[in-house]
Amino acid sequence: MSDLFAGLHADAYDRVYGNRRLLARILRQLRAHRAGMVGSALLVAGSVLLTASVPIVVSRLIDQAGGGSGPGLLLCLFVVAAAVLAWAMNWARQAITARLVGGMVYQLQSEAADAALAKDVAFYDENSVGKVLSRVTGDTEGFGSVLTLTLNLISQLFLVVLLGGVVFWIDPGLGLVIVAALPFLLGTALAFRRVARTAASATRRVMAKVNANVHETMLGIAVAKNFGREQAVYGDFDEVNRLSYRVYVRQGLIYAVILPVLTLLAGLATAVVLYQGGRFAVLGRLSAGEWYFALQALGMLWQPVTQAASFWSLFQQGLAAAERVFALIDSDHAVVQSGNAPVTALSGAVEARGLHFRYGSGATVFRDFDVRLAPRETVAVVGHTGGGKSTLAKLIARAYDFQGGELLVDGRDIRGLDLLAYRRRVGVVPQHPFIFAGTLAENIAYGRPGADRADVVRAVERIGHRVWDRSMPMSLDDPLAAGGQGVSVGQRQLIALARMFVREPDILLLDEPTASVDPLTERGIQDALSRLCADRTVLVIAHRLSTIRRADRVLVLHGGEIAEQGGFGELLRRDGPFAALYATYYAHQESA
Ligand SMILES: Nc1ncnc2c1ncn2[C@@H]1O[C@H](COP(=O)(O)OP(=O)(O)OP(=O)(O)O)[C@@H](O)[C@H]1O
Repeated sequence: MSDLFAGLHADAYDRVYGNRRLLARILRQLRAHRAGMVGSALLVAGSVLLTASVPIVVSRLIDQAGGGSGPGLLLCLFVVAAAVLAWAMNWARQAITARLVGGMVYQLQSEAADAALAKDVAFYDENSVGKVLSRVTGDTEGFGSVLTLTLNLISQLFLVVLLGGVVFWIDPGLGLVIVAALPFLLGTALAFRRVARTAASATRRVMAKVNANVHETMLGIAVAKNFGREQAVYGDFDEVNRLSYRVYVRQGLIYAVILPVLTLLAGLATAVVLYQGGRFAVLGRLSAGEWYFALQALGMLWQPVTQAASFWSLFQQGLAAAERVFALIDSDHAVVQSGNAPVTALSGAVEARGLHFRYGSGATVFRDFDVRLAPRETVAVVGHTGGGKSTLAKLIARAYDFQGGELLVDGRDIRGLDLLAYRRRVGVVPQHPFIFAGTLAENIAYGRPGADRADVVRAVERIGHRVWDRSMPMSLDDPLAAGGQGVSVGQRQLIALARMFVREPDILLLDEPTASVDPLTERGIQDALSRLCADRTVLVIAHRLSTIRRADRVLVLHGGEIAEQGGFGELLRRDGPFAALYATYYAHQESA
């Protein structure tokens, strides 16, 4: 079973708070809900007092009846009124608690979602979307359950102390009998808790395994079908599913033992109190009412005591969930600006001087790297895979921070610029542009906040109606599915270019898709690209020969260094690294 524990190590964003800091952080989170908490605490106190008062009053009633004076009507009314009031208070407490906890979870979820949105791209490299999602949803709810649990436990402990105190006050000897029974109950519950916790965590892990397996299968379903590997995939799933079956059965069997044993112990304790109390009553040391009260008190006591045993592990799980959410909210940004100088229009000069960069603790990508992009220059970056082409674009987009050297934009340190304003002047077209759920027009308008229909129509015109109308059968008002199901590679590229026409960035970073489209669409895309690249600085990770030909300069990146640079014709004539690349990758495109 040890493999179930694999991969559950804490990572960079699971900041460990330490108990004291975590408690302080939780209290800070709760501060905004002070009034609700005080209200809830008062109702807890009220409902516990009323709940406890019923057996006390009934025991008095029994004694009065025994004394021949008959149950007083007033006392009867009191019992009924107390029960109704206790019920009402309990209801109010539950309602207030539900509102309180719901409000806190809502607030925490909003903060976590805000934090997740504000994170840098680097954060998502290290944290899968599924993991962030579970922090924003599951872990915030875990925090809510801790609050509910704590409030319930406080009310039950209050009841235990109150009832126990009254029993001791009536007869310390009987009190001792009850107290003597508690360690057995608590000890057994604690022992079971240990077993139950192991079973529960194995169940959680195996469920995570099943989910991961299904997730992976669904993601790779097309590949599995292409290779006819469905049976092997099913085999893998069947294996984890069988494991999950065994773990579930084991958990069920363990739980099936726990409750009856605890009930048996509580029954034995009740029998002892029944016997001892009866003896005391016969000896005249205890009245019949007091005997009744002691039995009632024991009945009310044993449930909170056994619940308190399981409380700690649930509480710890909740605390761990809360810590994960706070770690998400409080973690530092990977990209840190040293200033926030205003950025309006940029002329688009970009210069790296002695740049050092590596991803997290990975290998260094750039060491003492120099490069210069002149304003309005189009630079095509080529090179073998892993050479650092995308990384260079990401650094200019300020998706990552670099560890040494300088990156200047218009002669200004990129770290000193207002990040939001800078990013507004930069346009990024990834290899696989993302399509959001919404109409085609909305997807294009996404290029710039506040863009309207006229901007969208203008962008389509700048792409050119010939290529647009031929390639896009849908109208601007047609809805597209999230993720772009049913939108082809060429159509995605056109949408991404239209977004950039709406955005009008000063610096354009473009990662050309490797997938080819039909020659007519290709031609149309190239024309649109030429129009887009005019009047701005462009760094294009080029896969198309036509793009390389059109560029002002070609930059060959190998192993994080510039192997060669210059104009297309010039580089070909030099017969160096570019000529070799050309022969391998691009020459065949000449004939296409
Ligand atoms: N998110 C990341 N975390 C860690 N290492 C990374 C990350 N992204 C890239 N790398 C590493 O950095 C180096 C440069 O990668 P980069 O993506 O910039 O290369 P590239 O030239 O764009 O390659 P390709 O043409 O395949 O896209 C590679 O060794 C790669 O493994």
